Amino acid sequence: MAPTVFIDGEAGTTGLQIADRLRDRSDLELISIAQEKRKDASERARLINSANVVILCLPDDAAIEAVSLVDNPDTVIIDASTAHRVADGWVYGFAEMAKDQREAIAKSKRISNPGCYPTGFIGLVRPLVEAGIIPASHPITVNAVSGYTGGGKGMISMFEDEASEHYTTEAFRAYALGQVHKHPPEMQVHAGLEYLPMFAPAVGRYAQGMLVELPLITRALPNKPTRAAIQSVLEKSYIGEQFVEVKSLDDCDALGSVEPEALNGTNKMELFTFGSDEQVRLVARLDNLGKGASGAAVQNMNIALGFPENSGL
Ligand SMILES: NC(=O)C1=CN([C@@H]2O[C@H](COP(=O)(O)OP(=O)(O)OC[C@H]3O[C@@H](n4cnc5c(N)ncnc54)[C@H](OP(=O)(O)O)[C@@H]3O)[C@@H](O)[C@H]2O)C=CC1
Ligand SMILES: CC(=O)N[C@@H](CCC(=O)OP(=O)(O)O)C(=O)O
Repeated sequence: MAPTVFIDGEAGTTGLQIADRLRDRSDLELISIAQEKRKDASERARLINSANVVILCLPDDAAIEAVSLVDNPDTVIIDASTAHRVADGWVYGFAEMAKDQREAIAKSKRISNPGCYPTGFIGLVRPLVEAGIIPASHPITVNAVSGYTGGGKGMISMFEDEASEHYTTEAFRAYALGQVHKHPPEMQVHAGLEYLPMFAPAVGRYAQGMLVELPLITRALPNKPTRAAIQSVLEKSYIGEQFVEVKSLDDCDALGSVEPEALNGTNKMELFTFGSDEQVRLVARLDNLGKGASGAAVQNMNIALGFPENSGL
């Protein structure tokens, strides 16, 4: 019998995209909750405990509640929320992050899907920390811009629904100005840093796609790495990976600019090494709803179920 998958929060932005990716698959059965029962705890508990894999696409508090409803020891939970990304007993669902990460994901019944910004950040920083190019104690700043779907249904209505009391016509908005955001802890832990990175996110008046940027004054680093050395470490880290592409220096040099929407609808991430030997501007490009959310969740589900990792992606 085909394994069953239940998406708790299927009506939300991430949930809908995962359902779209799974609906036509013949190697699994998607179980959906009746519309009128989608917040009914006892019906959710019944479905959670009857499915082989449950993907949580809920706000953090509802995700924590959903986990408390699990009593079937075989149920695999993939949580797309922030609730368990640095929690004990959970495996971080970023398969490309370390050589043994896929195996850890495959063996675990508790998988936390990475945050969208952290996917870009960790993808860039972790290999450089491991290679000794960035000391773990180095102060790191990360700038980023996301499409407004990154804020879920609430932010989508803010940018699209003129009748909403929060409707805005703004073209661009820098936010988290007080340095309070849910992502720096998972960035710090999974990139292997001693300090929380300083995070400067922004949202633009477009739906989907993001750039995550790391400006590095390389001449101030202990080993004064060249741009080529940095690119080479990244390239070696992701050799053979189908969803992470490290651009060559020539490809980077051929670009006068980089825009955030090019990978929309895919589970891919591209890593760029711009700049000079003095100052390197690292950039990750990904779809916040793709590799940053629903694509990664499907990739993790494929690994957990022993399917080819790119099924449906
Ligand atoms: N959007 C993005 O780019 C990313 C989002 N995520 C994470 O995924 C999760 C979902 O985000 P997103 O899809 O954007 O959010 P949305 O607001 O678009 O969707 C959340 C859904 O959860 C439903 N919901 C809320 N509480 C409950 C509950 N108690 N029981 C059942 N359903 C409930 C909501 O219902 P209702 O429709 O009534 O509001 C809504 O449909 C979040 O934790 C978010 O951080 C992760 C990576 C990227
Ligand atoms: C533009 C925008 O608001 N983005 C969201 C991040 C997206 C998200 O929900 O974060 P996860 O990936 O952790 O779930 C934010 O900054 O809170």
